[in-house]
Amino acid sequence: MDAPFTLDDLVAIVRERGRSGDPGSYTAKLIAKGPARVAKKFGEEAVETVIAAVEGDAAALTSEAADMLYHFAVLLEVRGVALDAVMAELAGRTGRTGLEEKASRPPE
Ligand SMILES: N=c1c2ncn([C@@H]3O[C@H](COP(=O)(O)OP(=O)(O)OP(=O)(O)O)[C@@H](O)[C@H]3O)c2ncn1[C@@H]1O[C@H](COP(=O)(O)O)[C@@H](O)[C@H]1O
Repeated sequence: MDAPFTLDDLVAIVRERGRSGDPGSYTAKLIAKGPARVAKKFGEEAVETVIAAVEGDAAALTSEAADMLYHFAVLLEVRGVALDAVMAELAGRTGRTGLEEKASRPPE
């Protein structure tokens, strides 16, 4: 069975496509428009995600969340922020709640 697709995989694809210069790449074209344009797209996808969540439409929420995560990956790429830095920031917050013990425990 194939390994599950991860956010790291998505970030790697976005990095490669964004730097490819391929005129057929949506990622490369969006990045060429600059950080403000990428941020606007991310904001639009975030709002569409919120609307799907409020409406309680699980299929739409799944699709909009995927669009939002893709544009989030493009936003990190265009601003040169590593996903690892975001995850390290989150990991640093787990100590505040004691959840890190639960997270490191093997599944029951
Ligand atoms: N996950 C995605 C992904 N999700 C959404 N999108 C694109 O995001 C765009 C957003 O659609 P909208 O209707 O909101 O916007 P639009 O009117 O098409 O474009 P805008 O002028 O508003 O920017 C669509 O063109 C989608 O195809 C994505 N484009 C690419 N990927 C991933 O990136 C990879 C590389 O894609 P390319 O860069 O195109 O090679 C793909 O194989 C996928 O894995």
